[in-house]
Amino acid sequence: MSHDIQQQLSALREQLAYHGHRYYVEDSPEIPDAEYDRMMQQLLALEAAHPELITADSPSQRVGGKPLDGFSEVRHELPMLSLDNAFSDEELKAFEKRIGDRLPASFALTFCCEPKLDGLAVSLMYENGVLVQAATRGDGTTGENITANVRTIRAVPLKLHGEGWPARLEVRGEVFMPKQGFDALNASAQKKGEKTFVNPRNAAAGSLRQLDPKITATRPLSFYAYSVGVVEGGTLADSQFERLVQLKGWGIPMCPESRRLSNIEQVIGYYQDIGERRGILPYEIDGVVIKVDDIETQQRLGFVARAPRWAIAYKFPAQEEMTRLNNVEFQVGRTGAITPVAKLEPVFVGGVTVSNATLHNADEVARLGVMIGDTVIVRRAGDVIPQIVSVVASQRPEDAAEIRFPSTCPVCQSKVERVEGEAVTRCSGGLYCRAQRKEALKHFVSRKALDVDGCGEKVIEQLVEREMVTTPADLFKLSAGVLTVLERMGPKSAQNLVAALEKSKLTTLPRFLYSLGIREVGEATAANLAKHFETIEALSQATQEQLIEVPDVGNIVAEHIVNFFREAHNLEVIQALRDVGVNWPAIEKPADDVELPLDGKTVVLTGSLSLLTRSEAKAALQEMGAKVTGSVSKKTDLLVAGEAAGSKLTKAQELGIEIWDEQALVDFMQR
Ligand SMILES: NC(=O)c1ccc[n+]([C@@H]2O[C@H](COP(=O)([O-])OP(=O)(O)OC[C@H]3O[C@@H](n4cnc5c(N)ncnc54)[C@H](O)[C@@H]3O)[C@@H](O)[C@H]2O)c1
Ligand SMILES: [Zn+2]
Repeated sequence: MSHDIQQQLSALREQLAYHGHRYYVEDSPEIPDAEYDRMMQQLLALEAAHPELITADSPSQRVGGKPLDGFSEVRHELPMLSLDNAFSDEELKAFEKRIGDRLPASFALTFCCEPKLDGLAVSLMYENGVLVQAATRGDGTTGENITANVRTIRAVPLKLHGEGWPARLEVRGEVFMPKQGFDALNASAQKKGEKTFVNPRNAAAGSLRQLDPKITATRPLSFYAYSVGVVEGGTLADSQFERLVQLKGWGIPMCPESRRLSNIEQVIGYYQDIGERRGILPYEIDGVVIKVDDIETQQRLGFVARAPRWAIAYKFPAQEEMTRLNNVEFQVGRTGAITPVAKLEPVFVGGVTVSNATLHNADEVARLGVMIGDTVIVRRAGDVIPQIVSVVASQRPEDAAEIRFPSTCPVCQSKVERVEGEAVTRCSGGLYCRAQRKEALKHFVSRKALDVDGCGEKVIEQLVEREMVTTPADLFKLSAGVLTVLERMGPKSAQNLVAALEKSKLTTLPRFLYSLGIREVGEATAANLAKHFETIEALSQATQEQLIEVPDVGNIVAEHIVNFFREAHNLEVIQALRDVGVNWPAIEKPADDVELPLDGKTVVLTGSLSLLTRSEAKAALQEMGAKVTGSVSKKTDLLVAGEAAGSKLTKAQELGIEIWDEQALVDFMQR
């Protein structure tokens, strides 16, 4: 039996040592903290039951990890310890009792409560008020000399403010990366194809332990003090809280959430309050630290192996847990995006049981390198939807299966497309796909598309939900009588809607093309396509090579267009629309060169025919209050001249209309 326990002990110690190295030395943990903590609790329980089996090198007896090569070492004059943990109110009360038992009866305890920042512990040595050395905690006895790196952190004063500080003062605190900075750092790393950090703690540690302080200087690090070490040539206040305030007076930031409280109920209230606000705090925390406030009492209570008796870290429920990825299903979003959804072995994380997590897209699947059957780390913070953060590589089973995207839409069976350079895989059955119906119809009737008055989002949603409309053509078959069944649709508005639909049937080719909702075919592209191909038949038969001849149409758009017209469902939708009477006048060809009377003072011009037709340009100018005085076209360039009201000029530029001065126009005419 003792042999069994020996085995269990050494297995746990080996695991904890491995994960401790990944966490403390490599800044790249493989398992969630909660899992590490559980193993540590197991080890502690076993060792408590068999104290004779405790070894000096057991992870339970040690703090942190060995310093990295490359930095010189700093021996701490006073060891930098870790903290004991509590995970429940009961454990917190047990902490209070343990302390009480060592103190005289009816001793009144006061606690200093601070958020437990998720960064890394750093020691700052000030001599005569000047920062002379900064070191990591390392293994508690020996840390890394990171003075040059710490000097780049703006929150750390290089010289103490004011006066009254001890001649030698060691300030201890946490270097951390605020959430905003962390997100920005990861976003930029991802863009550059570099490795991202798993969490702000690892980002802070990795940034601080750069051999090149120039890199550290670019990282958004900050600092809050939480205690002092060496104090010589002067004295400090006799309360933890007052010491923090004192340090603050000398320019060393303290966490503004710190409080002094006088009983354990208040401490529990503090824990709950901070817990509720955890998500909106600008930095990551994983609990609160509760310390006996009176320094003399602290000294009386002393230390155990790796932590003070007078403090405890009351941890929040884990936001990261590990579980198995059982399967991946594919969902079709309202814009046709096909999203892989991880089906998880249910796991309790961030206060709820999670059994689904989005995997976003194929790029994300590739970035994570995740397979079906893997053990994964799931994160759920606040109200944010659960995410898969990483894969526990060492636990991949032999029969792990690759995640394969479907080749047809799981909802409508249309072909699925993933255009090169895009992360998202999409169903190409836009107007036909049940999953996309609402969005497609909203787009179809929108102002820049068919512009159907009185056909708002609410109307479309009801029409689809009641299955009164499945394709755009069905809209034109609705009668006023039928429409009155909709909420807030009286006979009058129903009649108006029918009339608006009728009126919208006469449209333009650019509007019609835009209304189809082909990926990346916006207004401007639709106009260019219409101008170039003149008919929808010609466009629908165009090859990718022909399409990219159109101004503004690149390979990606061309591919979307080809895929769209290749899908039989989409051709049927177009035919049905024409059958119910949707029509447009033939494209007006621009006239050849026209004389331009140069009588305007300010001249407003469109740069090129590819952006607008002449009449559209004129209309746009008039809408802006410009007086159109003439127009001219020279081969591919179209010009419309007029006097514009100054304040509207910015809008003109947004529309792609260039503003020239008179001389530029004269030059152009003489070219
Ligand atoms: N995921 C993994 O593989 C892995 C491996 C090793 C350790 N860990 C995690 O690391 C933690 C244990 O590490 P630890 O020994 O550094 O202890 P700890 O993080 O639980 O507590 C001690 C540390 O808390 C920090 N701290 C933050 N705010 C503080 C405050 N106001 N007052 C005092 N200290 C404050 C200090 O840096 C101090 O060194 C656990 O959360 C564990 O889950 C995870
Ligand atoms: Zn579909």
